[in-house]
Formats: sequence, structure tokens, C-alpha cells
Amino acid sequence: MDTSLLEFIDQVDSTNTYLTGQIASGRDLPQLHTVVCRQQTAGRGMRGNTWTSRPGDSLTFSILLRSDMLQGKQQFAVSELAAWAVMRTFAYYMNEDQKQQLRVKWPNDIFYGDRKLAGILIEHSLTGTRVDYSVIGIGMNINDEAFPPELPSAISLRMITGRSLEPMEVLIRLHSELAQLLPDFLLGRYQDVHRHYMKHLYRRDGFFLFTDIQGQFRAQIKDVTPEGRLVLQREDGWERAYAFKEVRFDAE
Ligand SMILES: O=C(O)CCCC[C@@H]1SC[C@@H]2NC(=O)N[C@@H]21
Repeated sequence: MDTSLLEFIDQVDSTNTYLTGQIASGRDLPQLHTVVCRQQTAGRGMRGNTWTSRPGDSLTFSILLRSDMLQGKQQFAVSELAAWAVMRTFAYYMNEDQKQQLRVKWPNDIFYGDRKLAGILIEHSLTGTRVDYSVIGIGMNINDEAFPPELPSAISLRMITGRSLEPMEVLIRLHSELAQLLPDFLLGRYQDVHRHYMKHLYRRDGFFLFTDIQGQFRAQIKDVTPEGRLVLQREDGWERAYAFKEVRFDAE
């Protein structure tokens, strides 16, 4: 791996938009490059949602990752890698009981029990069948003491541990966790990230309620494919692999 850089910006619309724009305008960036900001003015989330965060409370950053080995049909390995690095980072600050509550909700929300602790937005650029680069945008709730009523299921690390942290310290921790996972990943070995992802998947065991275009149904998670499709099996044995926008989890 060549040099990794950390770039700090005080305020930016979105670290994902900024980093993607820098690549598009031809800036020469290393294989791994992180952009972190104190405040995002137009943070983006999944499903076209906005991502709002308060300076000092959350950690908002994007990581450029170029992986020579990654094929388009394996692209979900990047989500699995990012989820594992974020979970290891949170786990570092938690006690054993708290660690047991960490889950990844498909495709890549980091949950504590039934509450969301971090969101991840990954944007890939493909050249032919290969992933040229991925921009991994991460928003981690670190020091928030409470969330607005429109985010009833959000939770922060401080609400769990009772301790506040310097967000940049958490980012440095995340880089050291990522550094331990990257050597295998860059060699094209994705089995470990997939195994960890499946083991810590939210609602992995048993039947739960989901909704697709045809309505609500009960199913169990069988697998997540290398492209990132969620394979659900209904109680009558019928199976289908869903893309992200085709299915949602329902409250139990
Ligand atoms: O859960 C989600 O909907 C994904 C949220 C991702 C938010 C992060 S914050 C840093 C990066 N820049 C963005 O605009 N979004 C991601």
C-alpha cells in the first residue's frame, strides 16, 4: 500500500461529494486518503436522505480506497470491511456486555441493539468489470447527549458509555483498526470480512417482518451476496435476493 493521507476541512457540503469531486478533477490521491470535517452543511445518507450532525458531537469523514483486486461483482466486500472497522472502533471503547449489542443492519448501518450508532454511504466507481475506487463515507455518533424527535432510534457512543471523546481520537483509532484489516483485503481475501459481517448481522437468527413491493411478509436472512443483495427465505421456503431499495425491515 502506498502512503495514506488525512485531510482536515473545517466546513464542507459533504465529505463524499468533496472527495468524489477531487478525484473527478484529476487530483492525484494515494491508495488510501481520508477527508474529515468538523461540520457538513449538506451531508448525504442512503436512499437520498440527508445526514445531519452537530460539530463536536459526531465524526463525519470519507475514505478513498483503491483496491487493485476488487471486481464489480465483489463490491459489497467494501461495505463489509467498513462495517467491521467501524464496529471494532466502537468496541474499543465499550465493555464486554456493550460489545455484545453491536450489530450491522443490512446493508451497512451500525446498530447498538435496535438503535443506530453510525451510518455508512459507499460510492463506487467502476472501470469495465473492476472497481477503480470506492468512497466510503462514515458518520459516527460520538458525543450526542440526545437526538431530535425525528431521529427516535439514534444513539451515540456517549449515551452508551457515559464518556465523551475527542472525535479525532476516534478517527485515529478507526485508522488503526482499518490498517489491521487492509493487508488481507488488498490481496483480494474477502472471506474474513464476509464471515464477520454475517456473524454480526442484525436480525440474523429467526424470522422477522419485511416489506417488498407486494406487501409485508415474514422471512429469515439466508445470506448476503458479494454484490450486496439480501437473500431472504420465507416460512414456506421461497427464496429471493433483494437489492437495497427493493425491501425494508419492519418493526416487530
Ligand atoms: O445511514 C446513512 O444513511 C448513511 C449516512 C452516511 C453519512 C456520512 S457522513 C460523512 C459522509 N459524507 C456524507 O455526505 N455522507 C457520509
